[in-house]
Amino acid sequence: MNSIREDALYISKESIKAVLPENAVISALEGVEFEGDIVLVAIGKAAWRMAAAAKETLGDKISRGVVITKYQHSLGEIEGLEVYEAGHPVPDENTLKATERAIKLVKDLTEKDTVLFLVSGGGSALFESLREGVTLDDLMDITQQLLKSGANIVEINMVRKHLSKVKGGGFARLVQPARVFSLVLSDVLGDRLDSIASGPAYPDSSTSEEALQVIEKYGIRIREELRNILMVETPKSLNNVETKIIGSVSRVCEVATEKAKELGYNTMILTTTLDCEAREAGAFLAAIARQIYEYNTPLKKPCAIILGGETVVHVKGTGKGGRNQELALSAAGGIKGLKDVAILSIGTDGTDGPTDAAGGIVDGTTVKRLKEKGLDIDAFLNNNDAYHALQVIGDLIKTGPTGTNVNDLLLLLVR
Ligand SMILES: Nc1ncnc2c1ncn2[C@@H]1O[C@H](COP(=O)(O)OP(=O)(O)O)[C@@H](O)[C@H]1O
Ligand SMILES: O=C(O)[C@@H](CO)OP(=O)(O)O
Ligand SMILES: [Mg+2]
Repeated sequence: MNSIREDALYISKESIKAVLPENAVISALEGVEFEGDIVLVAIGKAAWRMAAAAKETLGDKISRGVVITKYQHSLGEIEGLEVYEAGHPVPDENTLKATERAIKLVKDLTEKDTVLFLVSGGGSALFESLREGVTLDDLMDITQQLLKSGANIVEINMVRKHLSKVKGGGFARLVQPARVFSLVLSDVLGDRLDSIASGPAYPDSSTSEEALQVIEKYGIRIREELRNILMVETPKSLNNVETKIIGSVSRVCEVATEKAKELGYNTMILTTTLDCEAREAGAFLAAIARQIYEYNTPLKKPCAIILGGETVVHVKGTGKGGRNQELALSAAGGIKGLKDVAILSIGTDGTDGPTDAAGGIVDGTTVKRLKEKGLDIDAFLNNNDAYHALQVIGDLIKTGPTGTNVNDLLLLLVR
């Protein structure tokens, strides 16, 4: 019989494999009629796989295109398309250059033509053309501050949209009079289309006022001049876009349920919209684990509790980690000594925070194994250094970039 850790790792691996975007792109394009030129623009961490699938389906009907993904996320050349890599989560020079190229390709299209726009999370950092008066240094600095502030992605993107020419519907406006046919892989809770990759081809529901409120709420330092630039509104309606969501965290949770059932676990999807502080989620999951362990409720053992979402971290320390690693490490204390309990937390994109790990997996022996090395969980948590704690004891999960991006998957297994 496999260990409980092996089961958890198996379920997460198979679930992520099932939500790779190829099949979803192919079936979304089935039966769609395109009249004139098709220009492909793919952005985000899943851009390469989405573009390759579209190219396979439509072949030469795609006249040209640009793929912009994160460093190490391209799997090579795609015939007839230009493939670029750029900075994420903080944009860089290559972000601007590649976006410039995409804009050039969609200029001068007619109302008969279509931009096939393939969108996945990560697009905010990878696709950018700045408003007059905003510099790349401004954007890098503001992005860095926002990422550490504890602001959620919807809030972060309200600010990014109001500094940009392509976010918040701006790209669709640039493409006019051509139409935009957009396939979206969602990595935002509630599948908010104007937040995923900052919605370049979706009417923006956020306002300048709200962007400024985010700046105030989280104490983000910006140049005075930028306040006026933020006050220019994004498009609130667009008449040239059609959008389909082709994957989300709900789907990965459903697959995890199927896989866990196959292994004999009773299952429950507890939520697909987890959005609290990572370490609170970890402590809470540990409490549920103890409940099941002691009282066999709310599910009977063997059981798998499945969650999806995206927690936040107020990064105050100087250590290395990500929200999934921090969540896992903070859960370890609460399940100390329990046999056959495992808690796993993983980013489906394969990278958690600025690290080479996808997440972490802990069990009832994690605390003991750390103690044997003379290490104390709290010290690591206080320094936001979950990576190094989990690394020493082999509790990191490393997958490499997966080619998809549908938020985070959490598993609690008890048997
Ligand atoms: N040392 C750290 N410990 C925990 N979380 C961190 C640390 N450094 C950065 N983070 C978190 O990682 C987030 C970025 O993670 P990333 O996996 O790139 O996000 P996404 O998958 O949503 O693009 C930041 O918003 C920040 O909250
Ligand atoms: O691009 C973005 O705005 C977000 C959400 O879609 O993705 P990520 O958190 O992966 O950077
Ligand atoms: Mg995210």
